[in-house]
Amino acid sequence: MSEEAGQDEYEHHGGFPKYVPADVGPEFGRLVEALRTLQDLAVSTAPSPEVTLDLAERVEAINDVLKTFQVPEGQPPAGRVMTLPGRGSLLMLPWTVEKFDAEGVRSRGVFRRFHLGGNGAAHGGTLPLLFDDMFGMIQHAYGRPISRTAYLHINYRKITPLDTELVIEGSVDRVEGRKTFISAVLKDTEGNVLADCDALMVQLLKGQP
Ligand SMILES: CCCCCCCCCCCCCCCC(=O)SCCNC(=O)CCNC(=O)[C@H](O)C(C)(C)COP(=O)(O)OP(=O)(O)OC[C@H]1O[C@@H](n2cnc3c(N)ncnc32)[C@H](O)[C@@H]1OP(=O)(O)O
Repeated sequence: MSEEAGQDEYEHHGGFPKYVPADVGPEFGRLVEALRTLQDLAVSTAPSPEVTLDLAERVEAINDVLKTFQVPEGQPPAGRVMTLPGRGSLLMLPWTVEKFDAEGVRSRGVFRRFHLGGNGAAHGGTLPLLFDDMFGMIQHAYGRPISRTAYLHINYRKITPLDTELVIEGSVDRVEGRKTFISAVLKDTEGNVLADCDALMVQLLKGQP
């Protein structure tokens, strides 16, 4: 990744907190991966009522521990560890960034069982999440201030399979004042286009939410 990437002017970031990369040990990535596996299993298993009750109590006990460590937005490592799948965020697709500079961003990963929509394909709502987060990274890598997505237009070209390595790549098409026009393409490893998307991101004014 280029050193200049993302070195933009934070006073133009509206009401956003300043995000800086988080320094975490391997235990954090291990926890996030264990939680993702839990999500996979939560949507793909049918345990008995007794087992379900036992599991609910155990997960509630974990939540009680985590609640004591809550911090404000911008402070948890989730979303701020560039080397981890999904930057260590459970919300984001667990994909790994392999190119991040002003020329564009490329990321690779799989849709997992908990992304299932129907008949083995990824849920249609998970693709805009992948693209939107990608667009946030693209404009950050380009050096643009944090912006909000004004529109996002996605074309679903082919079924997006689960548990299959895929690649997403995109870049800034043009900048007009506060407006950044960005596009990206989702492909399989044979180069088949599964979806493409273009978006407008609008730079926030001072104090804009
Ligand atoms: C550790 C470090 C690692 C970090 C590494 C990763 C970094 C990762 C960063 C992630 C950063 C977060 C990224 C969040 C990205 C979301 O997903 S945000 C959530 C979804 N989006 C929203 O909620 C936005 C809601 N909408 C709004 O807030 C407002 O409508 C907007 C978009 C800010 C625009 O409102 P406004 O500021 O009043 O602007 P307005 O004057 O209406 O429009 C400005 C221009 O845009 C045009 N425009 C506005 N809307 C549209 C539209 N829908 N269609 C066409 N044109 C439009 C206008 O026509 C106008 O054009 P010009 O007349 O200037 O030519």
